Amino acid sequence: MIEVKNVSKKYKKIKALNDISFNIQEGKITAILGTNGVGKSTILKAISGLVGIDSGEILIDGDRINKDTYNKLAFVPDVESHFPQLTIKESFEFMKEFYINWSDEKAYEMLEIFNLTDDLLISSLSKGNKARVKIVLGFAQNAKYTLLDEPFSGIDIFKREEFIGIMAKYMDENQSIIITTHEIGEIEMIVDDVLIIDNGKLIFGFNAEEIRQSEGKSIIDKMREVYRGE
Ligand SMILES: Nc1ncnc2c1ncn2[C@@H]1O[C@H](COP(=O)(O)OP(=O)(O)OP(=O)(O)O)[C@@H](O)[C@H]1O
Repeated sequence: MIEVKNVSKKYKKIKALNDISFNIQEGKITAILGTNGVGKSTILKAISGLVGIDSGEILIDGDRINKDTYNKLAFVPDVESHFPQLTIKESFEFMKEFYINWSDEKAYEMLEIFNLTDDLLISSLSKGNKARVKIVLGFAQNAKYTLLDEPFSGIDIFKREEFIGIMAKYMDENQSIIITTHEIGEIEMIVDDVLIIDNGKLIFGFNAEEIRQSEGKSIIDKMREVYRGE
């Protein structure tokens, strides 16, 4: 489990996270939702240890971030792929050096599903294919927790559906995916837990299936209700 406890983070005067607390469960897909600039990316970066926090505590399976928890976390940022100057194969070789759980099997299987070959130079790929490689590099780390920041931006609808199917396929029972996205409709069917963020705070957290069963509401319906009181 990932425990985020009373975490605050400022960038100079901007309060990105404001005493936020929530837990992320094992074996689940958790979506972090919210409008622009509410702190979604900062949460993922704070969990991954890429930005420091000002106060509060983040525990990964009970431990503060250290060299062991590092290998439990794979962060896929919303910026263009790393390694533009490398071929896909070279990028795999590079990643292998750093990530002890790296799975070539997963990497090559995903590559095949995405119709890509490892001899391709990353800089020569289309935007959609660069995004695919980025996802492969993230999932092949075979981490316990895969954190995906807006993985669908710039990707067409058909490829998004492909991603979603592949994300679900490549998750073992004890692995978790944490995803920030605006494309709520498309992830609706695979998401277990939802965290709605506003102004750096958690304003509502729920289990998608329970809300469907008890209130007959989709994630987007619930989000509208929470944001606008509809
Ligand atoms: N490196 C930075 N320096 C200064 N301010 C930052 C930095 N990164 C984020 N911010 C600010 O912190 C706040 C939260 O940003 P964050 O990127 O976490 O939000 P977000 O919910 O992911 O936004 P979006 O959906 O637009 O990606 C915003 O006001 C943003 O402008």
